[in-house]
Amino acid sequence: MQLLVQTLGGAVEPGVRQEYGDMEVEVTAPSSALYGEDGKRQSVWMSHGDEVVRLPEGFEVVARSVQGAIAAIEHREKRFYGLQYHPEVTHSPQGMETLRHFLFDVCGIKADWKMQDVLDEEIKTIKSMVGPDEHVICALSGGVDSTVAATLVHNAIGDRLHCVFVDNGLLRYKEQERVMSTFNSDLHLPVTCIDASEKFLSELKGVKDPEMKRKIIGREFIAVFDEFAHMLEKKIGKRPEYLVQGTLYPDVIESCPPPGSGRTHSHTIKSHHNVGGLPKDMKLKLIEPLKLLFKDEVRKLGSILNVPESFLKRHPFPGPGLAVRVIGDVTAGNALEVLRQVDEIFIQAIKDAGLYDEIWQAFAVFLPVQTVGVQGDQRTHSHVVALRAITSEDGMTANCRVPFLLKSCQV
Ligand SMILES: Nc1ncnc2c1ncn2[C@@H]1O[C@H](COP(=O)(O)OP(=O)(O)OP(=O)(O)O)[C@@H](O)[C@H]1O
Repeated sequence: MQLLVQTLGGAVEPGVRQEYGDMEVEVTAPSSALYGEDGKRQSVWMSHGDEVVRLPEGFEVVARSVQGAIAAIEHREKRFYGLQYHPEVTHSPQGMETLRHFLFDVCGIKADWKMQDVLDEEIKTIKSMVGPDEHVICALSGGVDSTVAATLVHNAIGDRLHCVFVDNGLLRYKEQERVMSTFNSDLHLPVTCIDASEKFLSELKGVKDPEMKRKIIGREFIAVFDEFAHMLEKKIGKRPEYLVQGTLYPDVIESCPPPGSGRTHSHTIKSHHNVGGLPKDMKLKLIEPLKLLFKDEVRKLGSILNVPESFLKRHPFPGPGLAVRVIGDVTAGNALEVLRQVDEIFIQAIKDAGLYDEIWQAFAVFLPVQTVGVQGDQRTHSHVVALRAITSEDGMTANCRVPFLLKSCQV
């Protein structure tokens, strides 16, 4: 909406009433094609600091927030529409209805998009991209995304796909053993495990800035994949040219604009190691079949591909692992060890309480402060961790679950 207004001669300014999160909006022009017969007052998800203060010629206000900010506009004759809020997220309960009105009533398109078509299209693209005797590496983390991506690419090129799982020293308690044994028992794809923990941890020594950590981790991952390509070249006589990653659309959105691009229209939330953290001189060419999908869509695609539930239901775990869950230097003291144990106890308690599938993601964070406590009869002055658990549909918006309701979480 802001781009539309700015481009067509209206004005957008830093807002006096910045609106974030749940907000009620009042539909002031109920005859608008955007809302049809839908409720005059609806709850929506806002996330804006700037606001529209003057409309371009021919536009009218269709909805306002209860605070008075312009929330929806239209130009009836030209059929231009703009929304200030996010109709696409589940926190805007009637948002899908509004999008339906726009797509079907205003644009006149048909609802014929199917997940199976995405699969067919991606398999076709990969087959045409990768020559008949070329080999491909897949970076497999044990998470939903890379497992679905690997299965999809395996469908397209079969045994010319070579999966690699990297132990970067930042994994959770017994993660390497657990992931490798589930790959063997449930996935039936050959996976090579490379232990690069020493290198990752020595590169991260003394680094406190999370962006810097992500860039180092992105660079080190690629170095391991290059080394793996070299190993394969010696074994099969041909160097793999492509790297499959389970990159999702939110990774791309949050990493934009690409670092160093000089573009300023959107903020970099964080440089995902697999997008904004990639080195500039990377040789491997990327295959990212899930790049335009959200997590809930990837789970649907995974079930079409018969990926086992044990993978599809896993909580997301970031590639940079515990490095981004330790605030500060990840190599200092016993931060990683403490965090591993806390995470294990927390996740186990969530499982014991039967809440694992209901919660979208749960994790512990190691804070760079110490506090006073009592253990036995003695004073302690020790680490503090934060526990967080959220529910979400697609990872774009979330609600916080209160973890201390867990009865069995005893340390
Ligand atoms: N330990 C790892 N070994 C090999 N590749 C990895 C590893 N961690 C991450 N990757 C690669 O980086 C990509 C992005 O990682 P990210 O953590 O965002 O997602 P994910 O691990 O695939 O899935 P999820 O978010 O569901 O845990 C992965 O899809 C995978 O291709």
